[in-house]
Amino acid sequence: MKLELLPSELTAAKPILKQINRAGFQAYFVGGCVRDIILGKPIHDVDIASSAYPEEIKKIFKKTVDTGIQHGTVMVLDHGEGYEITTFRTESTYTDFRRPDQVAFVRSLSEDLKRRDFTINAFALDEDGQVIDYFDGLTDLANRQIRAVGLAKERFTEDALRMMRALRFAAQLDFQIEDQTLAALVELGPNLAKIAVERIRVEFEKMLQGLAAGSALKILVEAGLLPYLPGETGLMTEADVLRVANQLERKQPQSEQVVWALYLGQQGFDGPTLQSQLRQWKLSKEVMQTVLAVGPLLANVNQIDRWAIYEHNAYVRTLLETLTIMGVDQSVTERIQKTYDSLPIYSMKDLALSGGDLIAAGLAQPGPDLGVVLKKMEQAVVLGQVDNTKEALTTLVEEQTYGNS
Ligand SMILES: Nc1ccn([C@@H]2O[C@H](COP(=O)(O)OP(=O)(O)OP(=O)(O)O)[C@@H](O)[C@H]2O)c(=O)n1
Ligand SMILES: [Mg+2]
Repeated sequence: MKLELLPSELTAAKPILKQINRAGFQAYFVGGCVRDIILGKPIHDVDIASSAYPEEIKKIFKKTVDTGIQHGTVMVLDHGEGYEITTFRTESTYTDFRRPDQVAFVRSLSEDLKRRDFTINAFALDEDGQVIDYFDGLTDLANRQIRAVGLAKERFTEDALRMMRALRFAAQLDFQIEDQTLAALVELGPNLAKIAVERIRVEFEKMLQGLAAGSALKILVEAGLLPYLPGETGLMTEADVLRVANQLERKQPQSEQVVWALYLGQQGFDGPTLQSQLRQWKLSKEVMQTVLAVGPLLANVNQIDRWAIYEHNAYVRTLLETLTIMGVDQSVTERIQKTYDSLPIYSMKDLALSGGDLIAAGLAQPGPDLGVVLKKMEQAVVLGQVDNTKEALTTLVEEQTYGNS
């Protein structure tokens, strides 16, 4: 297969391949970018593989940075762009089913490609746009399937994360997982327990944001992988996860917050349990905060009144998107949106009468009382009992202070 039209990212990087070729070495585009071009999808990163060793690459180019020299990767700087060039390699020593702790550089492209995870990720593309496909990846693309390069058991033993990657690509591309690859995944699933949480999380999030997330999540459950994911074993039942799977199919959550609100937030865990689950997945502070705020509302939609919407207004987008994916009645989300839009203030800072104003007017003393007065004003304004104007608020506080109602 020859690609006539390359996306601009690759056209811009072509001179790099040419320069390496002219110096007497081979160089190819490899990995996900070739797969995505063939599929006509936008590409994320341009990876280049070469027969040249890192020291040789550094002699060919003026500006380079050692970004991962021990793995054979050098970054070449060209017209303000950085291109990672990795020497062809095989991975020699594997301990603990994680990534290898040693790599061996080789001069042969096929040696490099055959240690890659899936046939659709094992293409190479030369400077003329010729696709090199040693493992029938083009057939797998046409048949829409994820198939390991060579023996799936070997690929998954080299790096157990690849099992999550299989599910992630199946979800993103809406592909099936080929039988032998799936069988190996079922057999070696327990090795996932040895993989760093952060690496699993990245693949899991991409999977749940994929088009066919629901099908992939079902396969994950059927393959018996659930106990080997981060989080406390047994807290999330298969039924809980399958419910999420049904909600998610073809929905593609737009943010990580929504992913986690759906996956963990809606399960009705109490606060400390939810927090502990979020921690075990090593989520960012931002995601944790959002899910902790939104979770209790998802578990009880009737509880989402005007005050709750005000208090959680920073999370309303996540709340609405999550509820929509959960399939709650449209009248509920419409009501929340309307209420949110109609809020007279979005925080205490928006009150027309500030703490400073209250003190200056002699209506409150600095200290805890001031907080109480501000809270009363906030509630009255949010619930529409008083206008958010200096005059109306002054009257409200005076009435309450002097008790003349
Ligand atoms: N555990 C892994 C990770 C990566 N790879 C190889 O390294 C390439 C680049 O890896 P990565 O960027 O993680 O994946 P992509 O396939 O490029 O997917 P994405 O588009 O999400 O970056 C993959 O295509 C694959 O050939 C692999 O064999 N095994
Ligand atoms: Mg990539």
